[in-house]
Amino acid sequence: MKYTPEQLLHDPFLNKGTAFTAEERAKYGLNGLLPSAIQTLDQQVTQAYAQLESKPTPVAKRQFLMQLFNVNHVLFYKLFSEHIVEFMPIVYDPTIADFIENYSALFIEPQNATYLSIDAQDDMEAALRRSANGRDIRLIVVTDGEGILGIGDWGTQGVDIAVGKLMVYTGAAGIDPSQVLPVVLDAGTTRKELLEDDLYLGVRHDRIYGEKYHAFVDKFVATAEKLFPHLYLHFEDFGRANAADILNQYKDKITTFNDDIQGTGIIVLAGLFGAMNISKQKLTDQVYMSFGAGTAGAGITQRVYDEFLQQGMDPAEAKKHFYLVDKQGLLFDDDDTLTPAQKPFARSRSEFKNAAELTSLEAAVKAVHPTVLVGTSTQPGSFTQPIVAEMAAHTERPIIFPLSNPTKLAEAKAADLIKWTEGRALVATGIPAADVDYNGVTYAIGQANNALVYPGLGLGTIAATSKLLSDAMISAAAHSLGGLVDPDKAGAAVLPPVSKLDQFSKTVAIAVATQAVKDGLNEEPIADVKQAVADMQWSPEYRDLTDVEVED
Ligand SMILES: NC(=O)c1ccc[n+]([C@@H]2O[C@H](COP(=O)([O-])OP(=O)(O)OC[C@H]3O[C@@H](n4cnc5c(N)ncnc54)[C@H](O)[C@@H]3O)[C@@H](O)[C@H]2O)c1
Ligand SMILES: O=C(O)C[C@H](O)C(=O)O
Ligand SMILES: [Mn+2]
Repeated sequence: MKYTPEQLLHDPFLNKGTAFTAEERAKYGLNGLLPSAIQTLDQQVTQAYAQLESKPTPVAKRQFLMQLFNVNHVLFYKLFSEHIVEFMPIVYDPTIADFIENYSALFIEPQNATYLSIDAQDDMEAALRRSANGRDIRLIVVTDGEGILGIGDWGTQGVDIAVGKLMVYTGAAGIDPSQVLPVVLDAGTTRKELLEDDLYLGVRHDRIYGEKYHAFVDKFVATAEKLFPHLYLHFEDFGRANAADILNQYKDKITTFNDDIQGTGIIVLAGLFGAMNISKQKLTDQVYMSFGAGTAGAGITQRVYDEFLQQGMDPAEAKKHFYLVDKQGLLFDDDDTLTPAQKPFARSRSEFKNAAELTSLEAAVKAVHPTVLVGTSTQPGSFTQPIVAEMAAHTERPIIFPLSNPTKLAEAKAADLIKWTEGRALVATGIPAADVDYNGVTYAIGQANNALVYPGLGLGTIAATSKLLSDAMISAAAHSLGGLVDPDKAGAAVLPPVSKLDQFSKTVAIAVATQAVKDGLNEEPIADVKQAVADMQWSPEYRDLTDVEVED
């Protein structure tokens, strides 16, 4: 493609702004289109960072960063890579939730996303092709906006979760931003206030379910696979009624991944390994309770259960270690509202003398005495002091992960969990949590957010040219995160710190790619896995523009 000087300045993949060199300015007709000073990328980073710091709120910071992203990807990612701990909660969760809720009102720019409407499916192929604009797309994050974090259905406004997740892929694992595409499948919304909002930017009707919806998803998958044959297709924040079905439909056919089910399963299992390293206990001795057994809750349970089997326990024995609690209380097998993912873990009423009374988390904890309690319920504050105290009365090191996002939905605060258990709880949270000082010990709180693993998982799978994302690769990812925390240090976290995200994303990628090659899933020969992973990684540096043609 040929660019005019103006187009070059407004292409975020190529634009260097004030860092265009004198030669480039002369060659591409940029003299007079920029101030005359020539800056280095580092100078631009310093200047942009100072601007960022002057913004008063996380929302204002994110607005600034998105504008920067829209004009210059290299500068945005260079800044991100230098301030990863500070940027994660701004670019991604929790600030992204405020953006999704206010997406239409805040809209400035479509941010290279593809907006596919259930009402205009004939345009689908052209829309995807035009958005890609000739780029070799290797990674799509797609959402239908129905189950955004724990904040529910936001229709087309959910597109920002796809944009944000992709930014983390690049910031954490070095996925080339020119090889990705965020996509929203707009099938309407159940949220009345959006349908009544004049500003709402999505299709203005109730969410469509059933056959028509599935045909829409299927058409999207087929079209994306046709246009982009080396695609890793990441599904994000689909609703509980669809997420698992879509994954099961496609996981043995194409290279696909559901972050809420599989990514969250990996990070929680890795957190449990970390907890075991600290407590010196065995995973297969734990009694696991999931509070909020939806997409994430049931997905995590399945992953941990699979690990019990992998460690040699027989299925009937392993099942006895798992309890699901949802709105109705402890889940029993005579309940005809159970989802397919809940059914394998539902209990028999005959196991309990007081089964009819087990309709709350508190009653279930009293009856079961779990040693692990994972919250994916979207119910803020539901891990109350009495519940935590009851759990802690029956186990020396209660493992408690309140994972509901964003911040306002967390089942408990890390500081309370540490205090209520006199420092015995092993805690991880969904969003970043500050260290907790208690009785002279500083407790570091691990972040059990799938963002710690999905970038490396994707990088490894893509680098290996893997046909599928297999359970063995997923398991390899969970096992690879160990060894980065000193478990014997007082107050050690169960997971490695976000400050090392770029390093351990690479570790995860190598583990995953190694497994793919070991199982013969690679479509192309891979002589050296480490090299293949390194070759896939993009770094935020201004590239040579010799292959770019510019004409007046
Ligand atoms: N930390 C992470 O990496 C991570 C990953 C995925 C999801 N999550 C969080 O987990 C939460 C759930 O996400 P999801 O995708 O599984 O949603 P989902 O809607 O599929 O599941 C939520 C479940 O909670 C149940 N629930 C609702 N009210 C309840 C109550 N009062 N008591 C018990 N259960 C109740 C629902 O019935 C449902 O089964 C969200 O807040 C999300 O942000 C965190
Ligand atoms: O997006 C996140 O922060 C994690 C997770 O995918 C979620 O849905 O909460
Ligand atoms: Mn999610």
